[in-house]
Amino acid sequence: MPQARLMDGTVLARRIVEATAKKAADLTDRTGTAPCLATVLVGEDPASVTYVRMKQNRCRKAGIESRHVALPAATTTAQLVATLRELSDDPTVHGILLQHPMGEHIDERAAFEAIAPEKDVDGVTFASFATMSFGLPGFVSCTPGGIVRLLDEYAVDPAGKRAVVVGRSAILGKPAGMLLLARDATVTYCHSRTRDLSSVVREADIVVAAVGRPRLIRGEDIKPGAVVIDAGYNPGNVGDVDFDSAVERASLITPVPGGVGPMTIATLLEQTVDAAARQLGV
Ligand SMILES: Nc1nc2c(c(=O)[nH]1)N[C@@H](CN(C=O)c1ccc(C(=O)N[C@@H](CCC(=O)O)C(=O)O)cc1)CN2
Repeated sequence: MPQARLMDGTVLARRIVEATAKKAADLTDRTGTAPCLATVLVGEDPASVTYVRMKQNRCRKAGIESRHVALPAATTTAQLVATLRELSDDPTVHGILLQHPMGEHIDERAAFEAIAPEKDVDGVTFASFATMSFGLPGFVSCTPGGIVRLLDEYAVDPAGKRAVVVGRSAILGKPAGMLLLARDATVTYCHSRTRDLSSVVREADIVVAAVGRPRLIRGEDIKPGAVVIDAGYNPGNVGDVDFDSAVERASLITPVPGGVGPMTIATLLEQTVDAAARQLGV
């Protein structure tokens, strides 16, 4: 059986981070100010703690400062909104990342909208969603933005292709579909109410699995030759795609780990430096 080629997010992300580090150093030399990302975490979910730490470590290596705000799990929406507004008004902070998920009692949309659009380097506000959807310049959601970069890198042009996005979350599925639509793909969203998921996925030239259900998408669901993007984050670094069976059918596939994960952080760093450059007038 032919095996799919791997889409290597680690290598591409490294290249993006190296270029971003050079831009950060140049910006710091010219303005005397290093780009600064504020990370905000509500509660102590172990996976979120790890992701935020990874982001801070990569920032440090790329010459980006990070300022962390750790809030207790019992933080209310009003308190979180107040914190995000303060960071939005703080001229020493250029980008804001609110780690997701943040607890069911929190109004996630109210929190995201408290981030100033010019500091929305994670691409979570309505303003960013609108520019993303119209293919206009602006900040993209980091994982979807990373997915599109990977498609470009492997010369996959979505135009005219059938793309099936499994999942409709605000930070992943919805923006991924809009970015593909902006590139002229014919996009179908699947979700918990979709009937006969397998038969819909089997129509896809490009599958984006972004639902958070370990190995939900299996090889038999993949059209031979399709491009398979696994954006699932599940405990134990398991994706939403059953890699061993899907690799036999796809033409290109992202691994987990080493696929879209590293691209998420590379996009965040790149957008933070871009935001800082704009705010510092460079
Ligand atoms: N505000 C946000 N919240 C969340 C996002 C996001 O983009 N913005 N995405 C996910 C989790 N996430 C970042 O927050 C994330 C997950 C995984 C990785 C990653 O690089 N994973 C590596 C493996 C890491 C390891 O070895 O443990 C990989 O896939 O190779 C980066 C970012 C949910 N929340």
